[in-house]
Amino acid sequence: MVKNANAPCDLMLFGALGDLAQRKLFPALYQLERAGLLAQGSRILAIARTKATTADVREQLFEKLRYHVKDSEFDAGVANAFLQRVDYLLLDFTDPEGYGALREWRDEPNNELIVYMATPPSMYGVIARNMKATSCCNEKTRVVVEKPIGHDLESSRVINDELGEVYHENQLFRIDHYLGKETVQNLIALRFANNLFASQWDQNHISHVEITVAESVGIEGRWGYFDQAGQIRDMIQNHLLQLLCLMAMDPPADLSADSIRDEKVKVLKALKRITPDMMDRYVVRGQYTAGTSNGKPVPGYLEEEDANKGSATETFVALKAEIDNWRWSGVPFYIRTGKRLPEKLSQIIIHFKPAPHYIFDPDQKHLANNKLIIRLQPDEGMALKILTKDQGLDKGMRLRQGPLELTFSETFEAERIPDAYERLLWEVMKGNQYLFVRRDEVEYAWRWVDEIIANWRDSGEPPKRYAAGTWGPVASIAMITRDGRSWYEDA
Ligand SMILES: NC(=O)C1=CN([C@@H]2O[C@H](COP(=O)(O)OP(=O)(O)OC[C@H]3O[C@@H](n4cnc5c(N)ncnc54)[C@H](OP(=O)(O)O)[C@@H]3O)[C@@H](O)[C@H]2O)C=CC1
Ligand SMILES: O=C1O[C@H](COP(=O)(O)O)[C@@H](O)[C@H](O)[C@H]1O
Repeated sequence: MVKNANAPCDLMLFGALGDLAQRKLFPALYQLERAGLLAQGSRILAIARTKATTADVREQLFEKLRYHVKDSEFDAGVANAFLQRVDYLLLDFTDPEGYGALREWRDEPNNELIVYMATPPSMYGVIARNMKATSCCNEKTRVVVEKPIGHDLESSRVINDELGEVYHENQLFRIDHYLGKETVQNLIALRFANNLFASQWDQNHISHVEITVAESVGIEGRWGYFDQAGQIRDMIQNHLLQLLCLMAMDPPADLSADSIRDEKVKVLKALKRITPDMMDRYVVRGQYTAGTSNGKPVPGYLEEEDANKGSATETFVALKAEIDNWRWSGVPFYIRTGKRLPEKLSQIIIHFKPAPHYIFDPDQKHLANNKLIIRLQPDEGMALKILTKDQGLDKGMRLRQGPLELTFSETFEAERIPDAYERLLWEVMKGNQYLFVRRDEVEYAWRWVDEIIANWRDSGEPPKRYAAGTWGPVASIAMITRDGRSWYEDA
């Protein structure tokens, strides 16, 4: 295990008592402490507007850690040692007068300064300006901001401009937590460390690709935010398009942040526009109605707490993305994501083309496509479906499809898969931007998604209904069936 590989840092965490900080960020920092990865002398300033003392906040955080960290990974001694690093500052982020206290807190100015804005995006510009005006940051400060960066291309430009007035692009770490997932990073290793796949990764060998990110949860308690966003802004604009980029990009020259991001941007630029006349065939929008989840009855989207009964916000999107470039011409990427689907499951299926000349039983021709299944979560791993001869004297040359299987928890047993935020915080501490999203990526993604949203708005068509606990509207099945294909189901 790498110990204390980072220089000591001062982490200022704005929004420290909010949901993200308590549920994800502090548990991730605790895990870094447990792994010995927080440098001696690293400190954390929790900043929020609740009246409380440092002692109160440490006590509250201890309880939150106990709740959010798995029992088998919770160590009270480590938690207490970790909390000694935490101080609390009461601040209204909009009040420039209060920022002097941030400067005073820094008693070791040589520590790297990391500013994490776990706040509504409307606060990013305000915090940045106040930090600058009070000389709380400089050109070395690293700044972490959360998604969503805006609501559309225009608003994302405003936020990026505000941040850009104070910080250079090389100081900005825009989070897309999917990039912090080990299995997502593994896509880079899979594609570029295995020449077996690298040489097959194009329209000559692949017929189509499926990306599914399914969630079994509904909107519980987040209706206000979600209803403004919908599944396309919440998931497709960021996580799903990032997965698509990692699957489709050309090999980067090296693993540097800009080499990887340059290649991702080329994919986003090459995404074929989905124009109004294409919508029926290329996009399905759904909203869940009452149904079941894990065997229990659950309400529909419009019956959730705080719901506006007339909302036409989508909780499911399926679409066919096409990439207009040499490598992917004619290869559709079928993408679907939704809330209240039957299970939590993120996977990518690469469907290879059949061999050019088929010599086996004509009845088995449908089997003759190799598939690579990449399971991102849960049960992380991959399987390559290959064809073999069925065993037995009476079977002749009958074919059978079976998996070459790599389940990470079995093959690399006992290695804990870190949460995405652990990886991302660790990379910020090292100053490595390759798992963070550059401004142009955000903007090209919005450009593509905005057009789809505008088409929905102009058509006035409501989302199609699907019962909670099903795989979305039947139109999503029809969309792929029209192309003579089906969503992959493990048999
Ligand atoms: N929660 C999650 O799972 C995810 C969140 N995100 C993003 O992370 C960011 C934070 O989200 P989340 O933690 O859920 O939001 P919360 O609303 O739970 O937390 C934000 C915190 O910022 C504080 N705050 C807001 N304005 C001010 C102000 N003027 N002065 C002082 N404090 C202020 C709020 O204080 P108060 O409570 O007093 O209003 C609150 O504690 C958002 O950008 C969100 O989109 C992204 C992905 C997932
Ligand atoms: O960013 C978000 O992601 C979560 C899904 O993340 P996962 O790591 O659990 O797959 C989603 O529930 C949420 O709506 C969205 O804002």
